[in-house]
Amino acid sequence: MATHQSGHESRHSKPKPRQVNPITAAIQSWIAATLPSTESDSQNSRNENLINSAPKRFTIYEPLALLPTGSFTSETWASILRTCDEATCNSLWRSILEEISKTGQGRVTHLAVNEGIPLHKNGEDAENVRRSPSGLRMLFGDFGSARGGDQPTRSDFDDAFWVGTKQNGILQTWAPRWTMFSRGNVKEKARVLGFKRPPVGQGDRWAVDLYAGIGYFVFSYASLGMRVLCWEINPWSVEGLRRGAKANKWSVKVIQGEDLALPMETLLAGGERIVVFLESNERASKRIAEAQDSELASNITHVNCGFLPTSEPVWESAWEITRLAPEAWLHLHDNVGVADIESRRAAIQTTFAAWAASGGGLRRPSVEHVEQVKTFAPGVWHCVFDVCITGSSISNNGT
Ligand SMILES: C[S@@+](CC[C@H](N)C(=O)[O-])C[C@H]1O[C@@H](n2cnc3c(N)ncnc32)[C@H](O)[C@@H]1O
Repeated sequence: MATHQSGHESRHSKPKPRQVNPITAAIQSWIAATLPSTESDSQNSRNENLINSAPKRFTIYEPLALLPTGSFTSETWASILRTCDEATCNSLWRSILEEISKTGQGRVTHLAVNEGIPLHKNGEDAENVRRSPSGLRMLFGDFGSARGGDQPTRSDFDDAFWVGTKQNGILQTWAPRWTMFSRGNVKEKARVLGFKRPPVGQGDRWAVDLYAGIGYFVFSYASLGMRVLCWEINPWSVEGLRRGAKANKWSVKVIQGEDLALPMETLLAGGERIVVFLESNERASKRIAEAQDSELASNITHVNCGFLPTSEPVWESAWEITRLAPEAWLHLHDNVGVADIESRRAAIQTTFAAWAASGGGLRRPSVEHVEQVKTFAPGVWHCVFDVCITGSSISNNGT
């Protein structure tokens, strides 16, 4: 279970004996054991500065403790850490892990700093489309080899460091060296869990996730009883998704390599709850059209388009793949300035209305709801635009 702590008591809890923040406690004993003490004013103020500028918050994704951006980079910390040898630094990190483990929120053996997910990797022009966490600053513990980044083998997967968390009762797992994880999406996942469950006995209901990651939203749809088709280009995320699906006891199939050339009818014949294609979502609409020719995946009731700053490149595919569903919902993730949310909603409505008109006007799209998930930057919201499409008549029994 992921836990997040600031070291402050809740306003409503009974007064308890004041507890020292575990990171502060670790630093205090490390200073006492490591740094020469002469009781001079300048050393006292340096030590105070070390404690004040150290992080107080952490998130546990067992067995990893993740510290916030910028941790241990203040001038005082940078100069102390520069002069410490590896063993002395390690004794600090170990002491922090021990103190965090003592809080009873989970046993942690690895320590890292979350330096965010750069849109471009160092010095590279190309966009970091996989949203790889190249900013992860690994302080302590074996995070697995740097080998196998782009084309990992089964043994790279077996040797990697995996962490897990449970959100809304659903397990998720990932290798933090290779795959991002956004804790802030927990609210949106919970909202998805509140969508209508498919009625029993009326054929399969399907969901599609065009940016599956490690299954953040895929698992919400699976737990609602839908079959899910998903696309993801990062093999590390696909492996996390596969492991997570198994941990939640859902059948899962990964389609990759030569199998990508097999007919959709063959690929979907096993009836797995989750089928993930390790390839670009640019191929999704063609594949789904092929499946629908075989009367499979006709009733796609939800399509998740979860890419920021915008998922616009896949909106037309999402429109096309739902053409046989009597009622479909598209969930379009988009970063929007707070003052522009209404005009963005209107622009999305116009785009979909134009597609509807060019298809004969039978399907009726409507932007029914805008969910403001979290602030992405000052004045910018991560929004999800829910587009409801009605008016199609399903051509078969919905399977
Ligand atoms: C921001 S993560 C989204 C994961 C999850 N849906 C979420 O919202 O938290 C975006 C994911 O899309 C994947 N991705 C980017 N471009 C893609 C493409 N063309 N086809 C399939 N997956 C893609 C990346 O590898 C990454 O795992």
